[in-house]
Amino acid sequence: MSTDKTSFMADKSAKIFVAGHRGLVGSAIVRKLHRLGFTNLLLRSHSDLDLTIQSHVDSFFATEKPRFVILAAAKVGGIHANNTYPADFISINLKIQTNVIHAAYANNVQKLLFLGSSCIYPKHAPQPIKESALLTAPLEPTNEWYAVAKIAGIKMCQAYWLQYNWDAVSAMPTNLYGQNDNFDNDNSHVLPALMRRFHAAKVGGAKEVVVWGSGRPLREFLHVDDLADGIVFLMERYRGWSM
Ligand SMILES: NC(=O)C1=CN([C@@H]2O[C@H](COP(=O)(O)OP(=O)(O)OC[C@H]3O[C@@H](n4cnc5c(N)ncnc54)[C@H](OP(=O)(O)O)[C@@H]3O)[C@@H](O)[C@H]2O)C=CC1
Ligand SMILES: C[C@H]1O[C@H](OP(=O)(O)OP(=O)(O)OC[C@H]2O[C@@H](n3cnc4c(=O)[nH]c(N)nc43)[C@H](O)[C@@H]2O)[C@@H](O)[C@@H](O)C1=O
Repeated sequence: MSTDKTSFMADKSAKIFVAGHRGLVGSAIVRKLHRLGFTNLLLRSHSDLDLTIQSHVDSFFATEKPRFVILAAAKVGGIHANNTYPADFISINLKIQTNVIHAAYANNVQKLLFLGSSCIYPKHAPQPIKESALLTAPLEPTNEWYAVAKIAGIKMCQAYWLQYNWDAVSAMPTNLYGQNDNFDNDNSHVLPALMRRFHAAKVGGAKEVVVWGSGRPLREFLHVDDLADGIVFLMERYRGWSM
């Protein structure tokens, strides 16, 4: 690995580990990096490298020595999945992010970007949400276990920045949609769930479609390709310990 700390965009042959490259976010990042001319992406599917296993992650980093890491691998799901599998959401996410962040630091990765989520902010945070709202009030109960894991990831990046001056940054996207989304009936987010259900209703000639809840909740949505643009911007331009 070169020890020159050139900017992210300067060297299109830099080895970049995109963790979770087959998912909604990871695949959008890969498309974006290929469009920009990056030629040396390091990609491993879940079955090739289980990021919850520390010893596997350690030997992967020691062998491959990536220069940049974008951490888009996680246990992810919509409101029902989060509410049904709290133990999976907290334990799997804590393991993946702890293993990857520490191995990246220990193997001299130049910069890491961690993906959090807007659900880290309090349920009743004033809108529009400010970064300073973090940890000021209780979380939304349906996804607090996932949110607690994400907050730990953000704090881990901040701690490594403070103690080691290591360049680890975090981004907090809102509810995403786009190519390679998860269309599972129960475990997906609302946009793919409703697309699937309305499509099935249209094809099947159904008279009604069931939508969960009261219909009153509000959400912001972001196309995953716009997030990928933002992630490249952060990799190139942002350095610091605030989110
Ligand atoms: N989707 C959304 O609306 C939002 C997502 N985010 C964040 O963005 C990131 C990416 O989410 P998204 O792309 O939607 O999620 P997806 O479920 O689409 O993709 C997650 C990826 O992580 C991989 N993965 C899961 N567990 C492991 C493991 N143990 N070892 C190796 N790889 C693993 C999956 O591989 P495999 O499929 O093979 O299991 C998959 O490629 C996450 O950190 C998420 O919290 C933040 C806000 C909103
Ligand atoms: C990004 C964020 O995503 C998750 O939070 P969420 O925004 O609550 O997730 P959601 O997309 O599943 O729901 C949005 C709203 O939509 C309503 N809703 C109606 N009908 C369907 C429906 O058919 N499916 C789903 N999933 N929701 C429905 C649903 O009841 C809710 O009020 C977090 O767990 C966490 O993963 C996270 O960080």
